[in-house]
Amino acid sequence: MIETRQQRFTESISEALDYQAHKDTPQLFSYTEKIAGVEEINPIAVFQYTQSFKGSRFFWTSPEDGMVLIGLGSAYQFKENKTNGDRFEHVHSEWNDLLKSVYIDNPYNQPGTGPVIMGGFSFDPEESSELWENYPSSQMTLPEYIITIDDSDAYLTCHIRFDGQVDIENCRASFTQMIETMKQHPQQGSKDPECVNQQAKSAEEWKETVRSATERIENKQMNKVVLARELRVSFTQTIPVSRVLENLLEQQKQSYIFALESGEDCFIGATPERLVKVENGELLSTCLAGTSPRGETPQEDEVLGNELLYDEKNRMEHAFVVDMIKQAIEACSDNVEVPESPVLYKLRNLQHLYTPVKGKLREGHSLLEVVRSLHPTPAMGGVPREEALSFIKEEEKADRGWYSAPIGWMDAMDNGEFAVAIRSGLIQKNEASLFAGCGIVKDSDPEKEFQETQIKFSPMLMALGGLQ
Ligand SMILES: C=C(O[C@@H]1C=C(C(=O)O)C=C[C@H]1O)C(=O)O
Ligand SMILES: [Mg+2]
Repeated sequence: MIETRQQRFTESISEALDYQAHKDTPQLFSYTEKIAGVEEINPIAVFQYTQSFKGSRFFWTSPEDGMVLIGLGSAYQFKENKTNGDRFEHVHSEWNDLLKSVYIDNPYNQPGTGPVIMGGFSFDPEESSELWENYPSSQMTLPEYIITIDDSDAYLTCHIRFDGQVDIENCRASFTQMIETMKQHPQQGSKDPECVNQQAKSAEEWKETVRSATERIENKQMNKVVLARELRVSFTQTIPVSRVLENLLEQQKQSYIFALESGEDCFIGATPERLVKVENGELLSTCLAGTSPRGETPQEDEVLGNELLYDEKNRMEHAFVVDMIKQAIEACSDNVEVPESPVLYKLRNLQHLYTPVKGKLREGHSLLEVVRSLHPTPAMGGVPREEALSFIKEEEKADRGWYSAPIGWMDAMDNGEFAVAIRSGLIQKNEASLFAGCGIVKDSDPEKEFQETQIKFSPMLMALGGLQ
């Protein structure tokens, strides 16, 4: 088994080198292998034992199919700041160009294996701030190593650039070493650091902004706008990212758990909100808006859930999202299916109104094109989009950065998934900047909306150990 594995790698990279010798494009080798013993692989341990890649790691799990994707290092990166054009289209066309020069050895037809780019985008490409200086308006990375785990199998993909001297033996040894690393046991015992301070901008000021939003809505200048606020939390020591990830995985089973390191920083979260997923041409998007707390008892929880389901204000917040997403998906898909009414989506700390949108992506349309047309949906921006976005720009006073923006991955077989990065925070040494927002409509009550943002901070606060 070991013999054949080593042989396959060596033969494949030798063939790729021969092939590339006749071309003059950027030269990349992409090699995938199925790894035996998926049950021995612990994603947190992988994170703990790959410190040498710290600063360029990507972690992703999806609640629905349990898929885990871990990207380590960077073999190639698409990165842009302050775009004067279409950042989604740029990534799409550069990715397709790059793929022409990649020698791919991937015998598996498994989404998320082979060449995969991972990363995300900022909420507003025209905004930049010191807080988010390590997170440009778009950043998608082709990692050196990719670990892909589904419920039955694990795969390891590596990417090697051919621009320097390539030592085949060395490459093969590193690949084998990475397989060993994947099977490490997690280290136990690291404690949550102690929270020493929580600081937010004045609650009154934020509620005042909500009031001016409802006034504009009453004056028919807009219908809905999403307003966010920031909570900065400080700890006694450097925040251990793998510990926070571990907590999120354990506590937020109905959410995507993601982390993206960039330089010294880590953007991390547990979002329930899918933007769009495409697998073998099948498209899935999600409308999520309208919120209520969970009850203390099953009875109370049911009462709160039913109130949410039939509450006019929340249904209105939700309907704006459904209308827009349905329209955007119909523009690029056939057989679009949208249920008549929402159902409840229950999370550990809160519950939402949820409507799935399904379709078949039409030939000639790409995942990133769908991301481009959806972002920001009225669950993050508002209606009409332009009015809401300029209100946010002028009045919100939170540095959104990558919060409430698309984060995810795409492979070379046109599969991929992007989530909306909410319930999230930016970790910088011993500080975390958390963000939470909510949809303001005609009947919004500033105090209730403020309380709603409070509960939306709890998943991250809990995982950081800052919620007693
Ligand atoms: C903006 C956030 O959440 C969004 C707003 C919601 C609402 O106002 O009801 C619900 C889900 C999300 O679409 C957030 O969590 O920060
Ligand atoms: Mg709401």
